[in-house]
Amino acid sequence: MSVPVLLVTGFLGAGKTSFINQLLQADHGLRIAAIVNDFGSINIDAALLEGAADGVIGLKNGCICCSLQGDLLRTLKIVLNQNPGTDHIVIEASGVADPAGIAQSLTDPVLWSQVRLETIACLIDVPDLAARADDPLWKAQVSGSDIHCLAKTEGTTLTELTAVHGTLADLGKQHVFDLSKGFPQMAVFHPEPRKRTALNKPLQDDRFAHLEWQYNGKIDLRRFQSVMSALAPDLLRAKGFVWVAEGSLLFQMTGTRATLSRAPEVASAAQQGCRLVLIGERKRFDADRVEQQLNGLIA
Ligand SMILES: Nc1nc2c(ncn2[C@@H]2O[C@H](COP(=O)(O)OP(=O)(O)OP(=O)(O)O)[C@@H](O)[C@H]2O)c(=O)[nH]1
Repeated sequence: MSVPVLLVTGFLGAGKTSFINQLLQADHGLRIAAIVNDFGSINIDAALLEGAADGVIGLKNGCICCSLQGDLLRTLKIVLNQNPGTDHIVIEASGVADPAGIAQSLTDPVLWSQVRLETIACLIDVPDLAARADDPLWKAQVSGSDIHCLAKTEGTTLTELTAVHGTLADLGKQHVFDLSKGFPQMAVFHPEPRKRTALNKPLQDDRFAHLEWQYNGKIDLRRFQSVMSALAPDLLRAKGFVWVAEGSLLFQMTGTRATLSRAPEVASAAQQGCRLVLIGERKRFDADRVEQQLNGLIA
C-alpha cells in the first residue's frame, strides 16, 4: 500500500510552516513525516518543525519545483526507509514554487507504488491577497491546488472574507477552509482517490533573489529592529534566528509585518548566533546593500 502525500503550497510567508505544525500536532494518531524545502541553504522551517514530526528532512539550496526534483525523489525514498511505519508524508514547497512541477515529479512511475500524491493544499495569506491576486505565480499555486486554507483572517471583515471567497470561486475553487474557525479534519486531506487531469507546464519564475546572513555572535536588538525597518520596503520575506542579550529570538517578516518571539526550544538548543534568510524581487532587492546593512550590526 503506498503512503499518501500532502503537498503544501502557498506564496512566501503565507503560513505553510504554521499550518504543517498544526497538522502534526492535531489529534489524529497518525505518524507523519515532513519534508520541507526552504529558499536558501539555511533551513529555518526544518528547525521550526523538528520535534513535531516523526521525521523532518530539509531540502536546501534550490526549489523542488525545478532544480531539486531529483533530490525530492531521493529524499522520499530515505523517508520511507528510515520511517517504515509512516502513515502520511507532508511536503512543504518553497513559497516561490509552482506545485505543478512537484506534482509532475511525484508521478514518477517507480515512486508511485510507494507514495501517491493525494492532496495539494494551498495556504492563502488573506491580508496579502490584494497585493497578490494578479501575480502569475500566486495564480499557479491557487489553480494547481485541490483545497485552500485561509490564514491570518483574524480581524478580517465579513465583506473582505466574502471577496476572498469570490476570488477563489472565480478561479473555480470551492473547498475553502478558514483556519481561524478550526483546523480541518484529517479526512479533508485524505479523500477518495482524486483524478488528476493533465498537469499544466510548471511556471518558472526567476524574479526572486535572496541573501543568507549568519553571524556567530550576539547582536543588539534595537539596532537589528532599526535595520530591518529600513530594509522592509524592499523585502518580500525575512525569517530566522537572532541571538541578542535577551536570548535566541525567532524573527518573522512577511511584507511589512514583523514579529519577534522566543525561539522554540528545539531550534534554540542548536542556536548560538544569528541565521537569517531575506528574500525580495530582484528589481528592488540589492543583496550587497542588504548584507552591508546587516554587517553593520557586528560591533
Ligand atoms: N496572525 C496569524 N499569523 C500567522 C498565521 N499563519 C502564519 N502566521 C504568521 O505568518 C508568518 C509566516 O508564517 P509561516 O508559517 O512561516 O509561513 P510560510 O508560508 O511557511 O513561509 P515561507 O516558508 O517563508 O514561505 C509567521 O510569523 C507566522 O506566525 C495565521 O493564521 N494568523
